[in-house]
Amino acid sequence: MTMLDLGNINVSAFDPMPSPEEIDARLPLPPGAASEVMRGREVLRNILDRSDQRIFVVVGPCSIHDPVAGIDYAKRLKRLADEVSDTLYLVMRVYFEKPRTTTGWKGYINDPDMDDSFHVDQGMVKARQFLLELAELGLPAGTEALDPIAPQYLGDLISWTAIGARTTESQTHREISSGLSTPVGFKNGTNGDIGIAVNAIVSASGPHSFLGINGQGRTSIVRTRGNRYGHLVLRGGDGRPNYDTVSVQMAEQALRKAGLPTNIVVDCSHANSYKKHDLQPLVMADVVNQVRLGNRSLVGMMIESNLVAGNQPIPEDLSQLTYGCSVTDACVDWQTTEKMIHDAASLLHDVLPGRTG
Ligand SMILES: O=C[C@H](O)[C@H](O)COP(=O)(O)O
Ligand SMILES: C=C(OP(=O)(O)O)C(=O)O
Repeated sequence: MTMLDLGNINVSAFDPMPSPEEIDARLPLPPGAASEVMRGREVLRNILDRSDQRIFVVVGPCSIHDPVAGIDYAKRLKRLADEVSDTLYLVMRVYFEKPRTTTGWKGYINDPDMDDSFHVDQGMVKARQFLLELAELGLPAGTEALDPIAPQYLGDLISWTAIGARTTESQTHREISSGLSTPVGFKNGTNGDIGIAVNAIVSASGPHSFLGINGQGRTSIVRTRGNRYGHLVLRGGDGRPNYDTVSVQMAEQALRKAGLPTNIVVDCSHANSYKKHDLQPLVMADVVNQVRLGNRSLVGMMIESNLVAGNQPIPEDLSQLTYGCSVTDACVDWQTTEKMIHDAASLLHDVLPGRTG
């Protein structure tokens, strides 16, 4: 038994992955699509800097499991985004990695066949293919960074990144955030603690050196510059919402005390809707009203949305899946999404000076 074997008693196999450069060589980012990704990042930075007075909305499925339905959704969202672009900037939620409270399907990269076969190599290729199609549509993508090396495979295709409630306190996720090329929204903890997210924004704003991989897939010391576009995402916690006026004001105070810009996004789902998808419109309406009453810290929102409302378990026979319905958190359907976005845009149109960047 070698020294390494002694360190891998509970590892059953090491299956090689293609390197980021190998997958990129098969699925390169075309110049036009690259411009769309960079434009998305620039708009979001301008919104966070307030040189663009719009509000951004990260909207889309809790998770992507069916690329056909995902692109179907994306084409509808692109049309909707163009309709409201003077007031709202829409970013599609494209979540390929799912953090679980205990166990469950961990997303399209981890198990693209949804049968515990865990063909991560195929999942990464399929995820990149999906994001390339989205970029070609001219729709910015927002995703959660969960696996610390996944950004080396997909990072050139992402315009907004979330660090989830379960990983905001993780030093590893603060380190990778300090090197990401996008603005990063840090969710408050599942217990409602916003302090860990404020700490994460501070931590990620500075440079870090840590173990990671480079484009060739070689273990490397990753040295980052720091990311000044970290911001807070209120998603509720400890079984209760935190999007109310008082909670938002407390979040503003916490950010100011840390010397940070008061940039706050409200996730209309998760604990803010008690994980009941049909409560999301009420959350959004309340946030829109706070903006109408003069709050300028609320710069964004998130909606868990799909073609069909609710969610479904993953069946043994995948042909039994309902098209366009989430296999993770329950989502509002497309018709509800359209109404939420149009209502918000019309209520905010006279309040926000609109696109200026
Ligand atoms: O958005 C997704 C879920 O909130 C998260 O993955 C946790 O889901 P779970 O509690 O069912 O594991
Ligand atoms: C997992 C998610 O949220 P949270 O980290 O807030 O639970 C999500 O937005 O898909």
